[in-house]
Amino acid sequence: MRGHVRRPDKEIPRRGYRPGYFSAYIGGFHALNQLCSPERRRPHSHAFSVTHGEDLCTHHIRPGVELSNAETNAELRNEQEFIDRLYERLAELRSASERAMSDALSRDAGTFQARVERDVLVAEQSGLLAALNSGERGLCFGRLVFRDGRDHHIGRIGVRLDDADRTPLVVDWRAEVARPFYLATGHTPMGLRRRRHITTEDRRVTALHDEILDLGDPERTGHEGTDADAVLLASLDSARTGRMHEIVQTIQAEQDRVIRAAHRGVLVVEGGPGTGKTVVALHRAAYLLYAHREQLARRAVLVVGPNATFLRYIGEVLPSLGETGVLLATPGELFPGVRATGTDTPRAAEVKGRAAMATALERFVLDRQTLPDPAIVIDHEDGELVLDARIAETARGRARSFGLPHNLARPHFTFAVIDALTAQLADRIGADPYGGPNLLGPDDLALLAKGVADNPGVHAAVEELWPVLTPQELVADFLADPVHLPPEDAAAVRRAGGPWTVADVPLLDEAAELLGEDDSAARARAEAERQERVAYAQGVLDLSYGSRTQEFEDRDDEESEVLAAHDLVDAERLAERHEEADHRSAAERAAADRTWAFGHVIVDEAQELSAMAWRLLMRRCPTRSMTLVGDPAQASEPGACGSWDAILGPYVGDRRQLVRLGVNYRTPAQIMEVATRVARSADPGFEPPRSVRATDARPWACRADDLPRAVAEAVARETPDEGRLAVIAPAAHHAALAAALPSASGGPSPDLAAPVVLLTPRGAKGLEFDTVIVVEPAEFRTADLYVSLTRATQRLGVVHTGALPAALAGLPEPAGTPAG
Ligand SMILES: Nc1ncnc2c1ncn2[C@@H]1O[C@H](COP(=O)(O)OP(=O)(O)OP(=O)(O)O)[C@@H](O)[C@H]1O
Repeated sequence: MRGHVRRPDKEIPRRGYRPGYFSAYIGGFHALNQLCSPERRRPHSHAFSVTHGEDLCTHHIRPGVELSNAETNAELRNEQEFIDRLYERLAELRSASERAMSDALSRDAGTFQARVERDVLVAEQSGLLAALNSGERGLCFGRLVFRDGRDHHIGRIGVRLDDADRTPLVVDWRAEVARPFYLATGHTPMGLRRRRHITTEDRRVTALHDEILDLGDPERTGHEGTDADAVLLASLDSARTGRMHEIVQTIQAEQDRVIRAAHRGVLVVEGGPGTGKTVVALHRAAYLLYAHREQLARRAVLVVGPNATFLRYIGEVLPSLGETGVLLATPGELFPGVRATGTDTPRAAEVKGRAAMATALERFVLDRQTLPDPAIVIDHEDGELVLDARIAETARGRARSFGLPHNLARPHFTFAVIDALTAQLADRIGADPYGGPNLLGPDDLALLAKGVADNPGVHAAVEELWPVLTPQELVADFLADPVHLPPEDAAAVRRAGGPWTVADVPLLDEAAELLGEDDSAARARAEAERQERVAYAQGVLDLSYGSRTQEFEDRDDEESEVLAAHDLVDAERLAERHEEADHRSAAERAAADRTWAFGHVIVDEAQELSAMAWRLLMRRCPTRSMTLVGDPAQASEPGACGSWDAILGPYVGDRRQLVRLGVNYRTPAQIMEVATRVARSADPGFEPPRSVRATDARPWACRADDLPRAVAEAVARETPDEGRLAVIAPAAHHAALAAALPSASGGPSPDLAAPVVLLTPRGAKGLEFDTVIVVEPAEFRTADLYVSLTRATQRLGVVHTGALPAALAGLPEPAGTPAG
């Protein structure tokens, strides 16, 4: 049975807590105050008690003017009227944008210039529409009333009126003026008189929570009595949907500092499970795209996550914040044109991940620059040409001296060979029988050289001695015969054919770097096209300026044309933008371009990547503008780099900023205690993050003879009325479990929105569910077990046939019915 907490106009389901909702919130204000900053003490205005075990802290309230229900409701009505007006304005903006889009699409685009004009307009309007559409849900969630009289509503996107001053109706949460919403405290009010949380469902205002920050202000709204942290708690306690959602209404102070940290350099965000690393990293991407739009919209932001299921899980967060200029990719997707569908043994993955592979591949490339033995004899119209080891060695030395990648150095080898063979020919046919200087003049020599250069036999010989290689060919050949590795490592990675694996992708990228691509012809073509675009783009400027948009907030709140004509300052830049608009967005183009340099790179589960994977990622981000989030205690991939020093030392030394997040928003305290015992079994000094919540539902363990049947019974018993349940089991048990759980979604790409999902421990990384049932924990590696146990937001059970790991011994039997 679930309890309910009353809220004005709505009931928030309490989902299994004992009576006294706030008593379940560990440490109450103590916890939240600490989690944000020592000085972040939320002010309160009514007597209020928070208990935690023996703790009892009472917050006494300053006397205020008691308000009648009518006055309190009037406050709600005012906000409702504002929200109604806001949605009307959103609808106007959307229609205007749709009209502009369809006008642009129906233009005659028969000429190059017309296509440029159309593409610019369509690209602008589609970005605008995406942002407007994303604003639909929870468009406005806060309000700041400043002591100096300023009064701002805060929203997921900024919206302005169509008046002469373009008055802001709602300020984007990322604008500087919105910052006190996240940071102001009674101690440091940042000029605020009052902070209001506005809760809406669809377009209806359902609750207001006010905090008074100006202690001398006697004015009351009638909504101070409810605790503003209830908004956070309701969000944390709500049923999971199988998709991560944005948290703009409840970002905590320590998270805000990460989100808005300086853009340059490497920021490392470390924290235990559920500390918000992922969600904070995604909000940081949204913030950076807002604060540095000009630069990042063109260079795009890359977010790397551990697997495709995880990317689907987080995939709605940025679009819901109006941001689409982000490429989400797994490490296996970072080599365009290659799909990593194969699997490596843990040992093979570990060997392939070592930095030493780069040296082995480099030597393997040098092996492909060979010397003829015996000499190659080439038929030629003026007599035989003999390409011997001496000529090849001299040519090879010359080509290598340029320090270019293999394929780019090849023309130098070719020229040197042609020179040498031409000289050979000239010596033979131009020799002075009387011993004087060669009789051939420069024109004769040029003619001879042309003949040699045109000889297909010469080209065949060059191809044999210095072949053009593709990364795929090179790595496939290397894996078939892994030379330059110790024999036992070579045996681990040896493979003839078969699909590419995730661990192969950094090898392919390394090979591509070593080989280079001879793209001189393509580059010349691209430059000619660019010149043509620049010439025509000038004519588009006036048109684009005339169609500028004026709706969005920008970061300084004064000039707000984020997507407007001031971006298009000259024809050169417009041509660049057109290049992007021409076919695909920057993120799409980046996805197809191995050499793309991203404006910012965010790596989630960063502790899992190998040294070779880091080499690849660093190449994608030459500016080293990166955010890495991870938790060393959750490292489980073979070949993972381990420490931040090991990861970053080779690239930035110790020039990095490290931030630790210490509060677990996901896992209730009772479950975290169990997970901590597991982590301490491997590392006695392990310190877990502090959970902000507790539940009555005690973790349980159930010994079974018939494992699939026991799991099916547990699932039937524990599946929440709303929300999601995950069964996390070693892969070896999946077939039997899938048969016993016909409605469960499983396999390599499970549907996380299904009520029951069957996952491996690795597949569960980064995800979360209301209820988690861990199967046969004795077969898990410690780090995998720790990760699996910490996926639950409400309830945890363990089903096993054999002995339990010591850390789980002593868990009670499951109660017949869920506690509640
Ligand atoms: N300020 C917040 N307001 C509301 N929800 C939050 C807040 N911070 C974190 N959460 C929620 O807590 C949960 C855990 O967050 P997240 O997945 O980002 O943690 P994590 O540190 O990446 O965890 P893990 O390392 O275990 O994968 C998510 O549901 C997230 O939305």
